Amino acid sequence: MQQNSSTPHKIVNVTNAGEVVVNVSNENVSRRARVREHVNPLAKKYSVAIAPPVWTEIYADWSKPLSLDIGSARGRYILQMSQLKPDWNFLGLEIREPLVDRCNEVRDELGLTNLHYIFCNANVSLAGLLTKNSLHEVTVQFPDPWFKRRQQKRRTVQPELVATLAELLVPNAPVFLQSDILEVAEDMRQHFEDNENFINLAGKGNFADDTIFPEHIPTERESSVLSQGLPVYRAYLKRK
Ligand SMILES: C[S@@+](CC[C@H](N)C(=O)[O-])C[C@H]1O[C@@H](n2cnc3c(N)ncnc32)[C@H](O)[C@@H]1O
Repeated sequence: MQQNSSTPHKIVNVTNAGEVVVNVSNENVSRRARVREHVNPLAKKYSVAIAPPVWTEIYADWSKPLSLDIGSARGRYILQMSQLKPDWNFLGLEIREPLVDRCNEVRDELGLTNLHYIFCNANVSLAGLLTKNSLHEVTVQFPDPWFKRRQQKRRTVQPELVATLAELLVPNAPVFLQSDILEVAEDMRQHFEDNENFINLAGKGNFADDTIFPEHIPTERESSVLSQGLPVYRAYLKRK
């Protein structure tokens, strides 16, 4: 079949600096879209919940336990975890669409059938994506800090998100939180401690000991922070 010359081709590349560049081109169109460093999750265009996919068409075996990474960015963490733990399914939620497109391309290039990335606003879409007791683990790692007081409503971990996770997670499911910003790490930990369905394994108000994550692979942000000799604050909780 002859290709319609007016159909744009989308080519996603990652530069040496780690920046994702999307080229859209055909005979009439040639444009280069850079991936924004931060997007405002409260903007109107991110306010509509997406419909859940047919999970049995996404994963080769939907009966495997599901691990969720919220704010998966370039997706390298679950890309590696999905290969380290082939008996699990891994799902990344990310609000910057070009990153998600590239992640799913890499997933397909590697032929991984236990890994998937979805473009969505996790705060808006998570509740409708999964059902009660369908989630076995969740990670929120180095979320955007939104330092200004009036912008803190944009932070990913909010009481509503924690309540949604309490609904979706199976009993005893681990919750792993990390940030290099003390204030953000404390804020995330506090929101989970404020929900009666979660218990902080290090004791209320404490961060976790590094040694309790035997299978952990550093995220991209984590590697960058650690290579600069900066601290990482971690909380490890469980769904009761
Ligand atoms: C600083 S990055 C951290 C990426 C990765 N977790 C790591 O540790 O390397 C935070 C990511 O969360 C994404 N994000 C922010 N708010 C989000 C939301 N409401 N839903 C989904 N993703 C979100 C951002 O676009 C960004 O890619």
